[in-house]
Amino acid sequence: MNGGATAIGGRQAHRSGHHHQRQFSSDQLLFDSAAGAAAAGGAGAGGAGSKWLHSAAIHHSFSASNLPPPQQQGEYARMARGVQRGMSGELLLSVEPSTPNAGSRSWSQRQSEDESLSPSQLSPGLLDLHSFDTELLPDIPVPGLYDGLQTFGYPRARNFEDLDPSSTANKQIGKPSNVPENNYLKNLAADKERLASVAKIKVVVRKRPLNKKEITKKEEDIITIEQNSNSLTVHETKLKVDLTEYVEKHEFVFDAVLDEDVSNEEVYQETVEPIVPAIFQRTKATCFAYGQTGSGKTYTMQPLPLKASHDILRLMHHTYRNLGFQLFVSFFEIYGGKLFDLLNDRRKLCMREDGKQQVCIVGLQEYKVSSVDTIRELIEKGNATRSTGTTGANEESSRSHAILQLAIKRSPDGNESKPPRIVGKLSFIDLAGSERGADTTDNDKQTRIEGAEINKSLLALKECIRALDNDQVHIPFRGSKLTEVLRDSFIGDSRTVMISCISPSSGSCEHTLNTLRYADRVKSLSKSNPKKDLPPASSTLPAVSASEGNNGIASDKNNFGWSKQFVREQSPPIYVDRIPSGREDVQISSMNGDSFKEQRSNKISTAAEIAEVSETAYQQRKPSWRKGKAEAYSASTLEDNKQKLKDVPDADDHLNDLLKEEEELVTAHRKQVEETLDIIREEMNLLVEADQPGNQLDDYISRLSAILSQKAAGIVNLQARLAQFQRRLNEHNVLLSSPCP
Ligand SMILES: Nc1ncnc2c1ncn2[C@@H]1O[C@H](COP(=O)(O)OP(=O)(O)OP(=O)(O)O)[C@@H](O)[C@H]1O
Repeated sequence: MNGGATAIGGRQAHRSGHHHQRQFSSDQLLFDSAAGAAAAGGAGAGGAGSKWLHSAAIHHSFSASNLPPPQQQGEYARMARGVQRGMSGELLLSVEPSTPNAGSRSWSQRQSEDESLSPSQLSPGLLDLHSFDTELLPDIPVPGLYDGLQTFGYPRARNFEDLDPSSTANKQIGKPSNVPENNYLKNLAADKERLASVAKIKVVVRKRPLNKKEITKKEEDIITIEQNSNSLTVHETKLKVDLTEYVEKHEFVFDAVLDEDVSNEEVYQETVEPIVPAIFQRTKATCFAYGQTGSGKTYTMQPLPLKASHDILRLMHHTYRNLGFQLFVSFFEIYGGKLFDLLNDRRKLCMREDGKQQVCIVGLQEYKVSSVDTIRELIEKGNATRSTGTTGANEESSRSHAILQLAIKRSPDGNESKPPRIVGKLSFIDLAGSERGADTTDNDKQTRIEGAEINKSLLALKECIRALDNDQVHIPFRGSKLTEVLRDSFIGDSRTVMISCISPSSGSCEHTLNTLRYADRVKSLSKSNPKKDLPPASSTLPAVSASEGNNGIASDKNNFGWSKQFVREQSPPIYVDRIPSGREDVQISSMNGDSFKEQRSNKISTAAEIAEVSETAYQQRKPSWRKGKAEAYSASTLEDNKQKLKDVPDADDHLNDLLKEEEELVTAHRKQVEETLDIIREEMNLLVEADQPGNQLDDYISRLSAILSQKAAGIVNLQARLAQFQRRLNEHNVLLSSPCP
């Protein structure tokens, strides 16, 4: 079954040679090329209503008979990963020979036949995702997905301890007879190093193609992505007061930017594949998609768990064969702040915290699985149960956050009679459409509640990611149900991949910019924000809007996007020069106070945007202590600045205080929003009552008066806090800028 491999090819090949295929993903191509296998496999794509599976076409017809001969396995594994991969999967999915071919058995048949679903192996009613201490595992070499040539070059260890390089007693057993010991240890070290090089946070953007509706409405594709670059440009059409059009360009830089012709397979390679081996090494990894409704989150997320399961099972059945690793799947959703088990008839779940502040999801079913087909069926089942609704943009819109978890467990000492303990976990989150949180026009109460929860989740998620990457002791899990549930994914050794999905159409420009700004925040919050992503030092500053001024360049920003390095300098203004003729592109021009005011009134609406304008301007103007270089911001100057910051006495302390105060402001703001929602609910009840015949006017007046006072008090409190924080920011500027020449 090599057709799939030919169809997909490497990313470059795919782009250049298969443009006619760009409307749909390689999974669908795989479907075509592997049609025979698909038909024979019969497990079927998801039916109507199943959002995660309809295009995920890993059709495995696997049995002992079609496993490759041992001498070819390394080669196949190499083909399975990275650039050369793209086979339809059946060849590579090496399951335990005892696993029967799923064939066309139905779900119920499978359930009774497949040992992986035997009821005795379901998790107990009370599943504590966290109380199972992560087993203290030795460092394990994970050659499988890094280097196909090495994949099977390692010995098949006879027991788990064989893989413990620190165990001298076992070294001889684990060491391949034909590999010198120092090579073996070198490989171990290299593997560990590779794991360490997988970024803690990776932000990837994926653009989907224009859909039929958008084409019919003659909407334009306003996103340009240069081939093989990690930046994209949004061309926003704007109107001047005299109603002439102009185009404003917004450029963003991310870890990876995926064009509309990039297949789901390539998305997997770019995002999840590198972190799969890490979950055998005690890592909790999370991959989530973010974006407006209809931007392709589900389309993107849907195939990832299957592809990951495929790789996990391959590692389990080859590299870690006989080591007692087990794979468990659970699938649940958070809807309106409540949890529902998608694999157990949407049974309501509750979250509890034990004495050790470990979060437990009471009643969540976990299934022990040993084949991708079984996982596919479980996901299909879960998707059919998921809450969806219709939005203007997407007929089958996700109204909930769906969380699918693949957990690797192992019984202590490999003794299966003991309850298995969690080793690592990979969580996939298909978030509800991001714009729902902001939808205040909807009169439907349920939708408003959904929106509030979604908004809260997205903010909380960003803050947790930030805290996580900064190794903060306090991680604000409690910000939302989503972050509480994911609590254990934010502690210890963790990896996060965020895929921002964007629509290319002009009609979605505002949502697209919001999505990209959120992604930019997440990226810029990252301590590991790679300076290698910087544009060459000599490049001119791209034409950007004020709000995107940094292009992800400054590496060390807080969650409002102001840079720790830059707060010391009073920032000069900047403006965007408008070119009055038709649809011409806007370029950043020289600075001018009046234009800055105009820019502010037209464009800048948030503290973050103001801060970023300042930052861009700062970069352009070359602050006095940053002498000599006229080029755009560079890695070396960043280091210089950091050094200078360190040289300032107590600067770190002040920064930390400031960051803490910012955190408190955000928390107070969130609380105020929640209280406001409660007040609005009360107000609506009051209005309903007011409409009832015979209502008491006195009562109405006194209650309305109390509500308004409460509202006003909330706003005044928050304003006071904000003013205090602004004062502190100013003080900080003075404090930091004074020692700099
Ligand atoms: N990269 C892509 N290539 C081809 N079609 C795509 C792509 N991304 C999305 N689509 C199509 O666009 C439509 C909407 O996608 P999808 O349901 O994944 O959006 P979503 O972001 O999950 O929306 P919601 O938040 O409302 O659930 C679907 O019909 C999907 O098949």
